[in-house]
Amino acid sequence: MTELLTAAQMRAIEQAAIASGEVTGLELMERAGQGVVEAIFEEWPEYESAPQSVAVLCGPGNNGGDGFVVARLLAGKGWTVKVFLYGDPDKLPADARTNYEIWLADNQVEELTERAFRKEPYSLHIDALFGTGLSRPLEGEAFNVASHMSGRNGDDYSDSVVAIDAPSGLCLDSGTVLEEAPPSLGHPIFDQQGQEPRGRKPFQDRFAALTVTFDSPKFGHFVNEGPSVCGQVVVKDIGLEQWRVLKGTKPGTPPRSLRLPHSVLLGERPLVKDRRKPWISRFGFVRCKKASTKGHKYTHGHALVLSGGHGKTGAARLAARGALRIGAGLVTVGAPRAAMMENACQLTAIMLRQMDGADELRTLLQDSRFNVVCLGPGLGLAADREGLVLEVLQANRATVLDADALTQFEDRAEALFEVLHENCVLTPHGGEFARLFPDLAEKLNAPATTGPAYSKVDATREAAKRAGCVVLFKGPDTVIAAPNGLCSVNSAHYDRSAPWLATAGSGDVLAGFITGLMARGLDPMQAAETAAYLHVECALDFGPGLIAEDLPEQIPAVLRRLDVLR
Ligand SMILES: NC(=O)C1=CN([C@@H]2O[C@H](COP(=O)(O)OP(=O)(O)OC[C@H]3O[C@@H](n4cnc5c(N)ncnc54)[C@H](OP(=O)(O)O)[C@@H]3O)[C@@H](O)[C@H]2O)[C@@H](O)CC1
Ligand SMILES: [K+]
Repeated sequence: MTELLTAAQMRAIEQAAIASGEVTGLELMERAGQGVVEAIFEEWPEYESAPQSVAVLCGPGNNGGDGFVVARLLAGKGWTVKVFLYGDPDKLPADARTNYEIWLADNQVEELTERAFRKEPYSLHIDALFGTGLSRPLEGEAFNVASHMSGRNGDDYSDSVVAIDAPSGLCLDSGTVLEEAPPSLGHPIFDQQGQEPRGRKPFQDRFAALTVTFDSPKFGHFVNEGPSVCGQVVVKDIGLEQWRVLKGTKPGTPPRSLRLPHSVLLGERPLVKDRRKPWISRFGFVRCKKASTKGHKYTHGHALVLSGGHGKTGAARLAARGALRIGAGLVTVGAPRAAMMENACQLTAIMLRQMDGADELRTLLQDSRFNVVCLGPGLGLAADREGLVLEVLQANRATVLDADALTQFEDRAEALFEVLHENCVLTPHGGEFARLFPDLAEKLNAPATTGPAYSKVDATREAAKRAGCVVLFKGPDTVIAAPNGLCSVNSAHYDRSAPWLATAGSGDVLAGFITGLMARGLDPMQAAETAAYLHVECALDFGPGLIAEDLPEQIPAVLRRLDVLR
């Protein structure tokens, strides 16, 4: 299982380890530096036998301390090493200071200025300015040099930048690049246009080729701008496992300093193959395998997907197809009279029932075999649609609310929250999220001027708590949270990058996948996590050229490959 940590959780784990007396901060710093050097040679194996020139940029904290270790280790391998320090050496924390002095015994340290930095070319640049301790935007020479390295000032060194823990400037909790409060809107480089209506344009420049972090990835590597700026992320073990597991972040055993509930990163391919890993049962895969031995269509539930009106029926059919493919026993599309013919012409394995208005829906739901309802895709925003949503929620079934079922409650979200129950999943994209949770969206879009900044993870957790049900906040960094704070990130970045998944109707299929899994008996969190994960796997297997219709059709091959949900 891959746990995602906040900077505070990482610090608490480190402190627990040091307090145990079994390891010192200096030893951890040495291991961190060794991890960085290892990662460099894994990335550039040709450098092992051909020492290079390197600039190591050290900051005023322990991130800088790691930099001094890297400098020493590379110099020991014959590299030509130039060390720059940003900040007052007298104020370095103890371990960083020790490594600074060790370096200084035989070498020199130059004050970091853009001018000094630009004097010579280097094969590699180590960004050890700031890591988990970043508390405000970069300023002065640190800003100038970081901007210079990442190409924001014209040149672009990012192919040769190795960032320790984070590219400096990136907040590791929120995945946001911290910035000064804007004189107008957004970061200065975007101000010229002055056209951003709210918030600012996200950074898409890559700041580093490689980011080496320790023990566990942090949220910021996977959400918001993190994946754009980090290059690729390598996690190096520095021997903190036992403090993480025993004292750490498992539900039920958090020390006081680790208040956040357990959070995981979905989608580690190698782990999926190992069915003994405990997190797989959290996904429900194990449970489904057992159920399947004596399962048939009636034990895999019956999903009802509500269709929009004439000419707006495709989205519901996509969701229905997704639900059926992922294993719901039966799927019925409920359509208004005017849309019956259109649906009938295009449905075969999926059943069709006429359903006009809330009264007929109530009658339909008297059939208790409908164990899950999905509504929203293509539903429309006519006044009577709200009645359908309320009817379904009052029927107290497992319910997936997407698209128009959410937009319907813009400016009146409280009316929805009152009737939502714990067996619901909301699947908003950014716009729908802002309609239901305008204050949270506002916080999320505000320029991040101090760290740790408010994140998509914070927003989704707050939303789930407020709604009283699971919220799946879509995006390439999908965040899924339950009202009790459990949280997962399904990242479609790095080796799971699938930009072609952003295609019309792909969200409708995702709603269908969740619906199908809930029909099969998975609880809302399990269903949302598993569906989000499989959705990306389908896109990865299919590849570019994908359209939404392809996603459900890819499910059999994905399930076969992963050997799950039999
Ligand atoms: N945890 C672990 O297990 C391990 C951690 N290790 C390493 O330690 C790193 C964390 O170290 P850290 O806590 O000292 O934080 P770091 O990022 O170096 O900076 C803090 C300093 O910067 C300052 N400062 C902040 N923002 C600023 C700005 N914009 N401009 C100017 N100054 C700014 C801040 O000042 P303050 O906010 O207090 O005013 C403070 O002085 C971590 O990323 C990893 O690399 C490994 O060695 C071993 C295992
Ligand atoms: K750094």
